[in-house]
Amino acid sequence: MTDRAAVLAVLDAVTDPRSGQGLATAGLVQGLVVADGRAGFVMEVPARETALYAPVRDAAEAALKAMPGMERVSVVLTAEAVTAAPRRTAGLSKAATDQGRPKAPVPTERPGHVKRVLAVASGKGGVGKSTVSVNLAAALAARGLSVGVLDADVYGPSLPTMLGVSGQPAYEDGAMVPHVAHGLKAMSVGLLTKAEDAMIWRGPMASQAINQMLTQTRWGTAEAPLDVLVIDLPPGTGDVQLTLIQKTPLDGAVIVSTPQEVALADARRAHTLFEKVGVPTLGLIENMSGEVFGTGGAEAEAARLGAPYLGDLPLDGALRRAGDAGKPLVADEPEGDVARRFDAIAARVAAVLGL
Ligand SMILES: Nc1ncnc2c1ncn2[C@@H]1O[C@H](COP(=O)(O)OP(=O)(O)OP(=O)(O)O)[C@@H](O)[C@H]1O
Repeated sequence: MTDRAAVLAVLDAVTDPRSGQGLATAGLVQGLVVADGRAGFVMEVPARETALYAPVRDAAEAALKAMPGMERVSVVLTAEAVTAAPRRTAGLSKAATDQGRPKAPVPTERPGHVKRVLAVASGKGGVGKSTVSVNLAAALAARGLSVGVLDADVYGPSLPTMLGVSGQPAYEDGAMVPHVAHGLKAMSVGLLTKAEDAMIWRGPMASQAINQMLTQTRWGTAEAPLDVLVIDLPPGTGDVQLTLIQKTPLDGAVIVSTPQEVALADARRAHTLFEKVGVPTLGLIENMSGEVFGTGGAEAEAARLGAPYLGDLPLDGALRRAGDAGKPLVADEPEGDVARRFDAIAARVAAVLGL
C-alpha cells in the first residue's frame, strides 16, 4: 500500500533546482493522485524552463517507481501559459491546493496560427473515433490542406499507434514541436506520458494537459499556418468531455457512431452536449456499417436530430490492420473504396469550415 504522505515525502527528497527545496515543499506537486500502487501528478513550470525541469520530472518518476508496491507512475511536465493565473492561491488549505489548479478556469485560448479546429467525438468508446480522426485528417491532407491531429483521448490515446509515432516531442523556444507522420502533424497525450498512466488522471488534469497540447504546440507559423486541427476527443458525454469542449475553441464537431441503437443513443447525447455549448455538429458518420451491425441507423438518427449525415464507412479488416500498423488506410491506399468515402466526408467538412 502506498499512502499519500509517503509519496509526498519521497517527492520532497527530490530537489527543485530553482528554489533548492523539495518538490512538494516548493509547490511543484499538483493534482496528486495516489491509489492502489499508482501515483501521478502534474508539475507545471514556466514555459522557458521545461528543459531545466525535464530531468527533475525523470528523477521524480524514478523516485516514485522505487517505492515498494508502486506499479504505475506518471509525472506530467507542463509549461505554464504566460497568461495563466498565479500557481498557488494564498489562504487555501493544503488539501485544496493539492487538488491541483482546477478551480482556476483553464483559459480558452485559440491555438496560434491554426485556422480551424474540428472535434471528432463519440458518445461511446470503441466505435472507431480514433480511426475516423486519423483517416479524416489524412483525407483533408490529401485535398492539399495542412492538417494536425491532437489526440485528446486521455483514457486511451491511440494516435501514436495509429500514426506510428513515438518519443517525447522536442521543445523549442518553450513550444512543443509536433511529430510529422504521413504528412500530418501529430500530438498525443500518449507521447507525453505512458498511455496506461493517463488512465489515472481526473478531469481537471486531463483538461489542463489538453489545453497545453493545444496552445503550446507549434502547429503552424505566421508564414505557414495550419489549415485545420482535428481533435480526437475522449469518448463519452460526461463531465470530462463537457469541460473539454467548453474550454476548447471548436469550430465544429463530427460525431462517430456504429449503427446499433445503444451507440446511437450515445451519439444523440454527444450532439446535445455540443448544442449546449454552441458548437455546431457538422454531421454524423456511421462506422462499421454493414451486414454485422446493420446499416442506416446513423442516417436516420441524423435526420431525427436535424443534423447533417456525412456518410458511412464499412466494417473493413484493412482499416483495422492499417491502424494497427501505424498507417492510415487513406494514406496507404489512396485509391481504395475507404479512401473515396473519407474523401467525400472531408470535402463536406472542408466546405462547411470554409477551407
Ligand atoms: N470500420 C472499421 N472496420 C474495422 N475495424 C475498425 C473500423 N473502425 C475501427 N475499427 C477498429 O476498432 C477498434 C476501435 O477503433 P478506434 O480505436 O478507432 O475506436 P475509438 O472509438 O477511438 O476507441 P476508444 O473509445 O477506445 O478510443 C480498433 O481496433 C480499430 O482498428
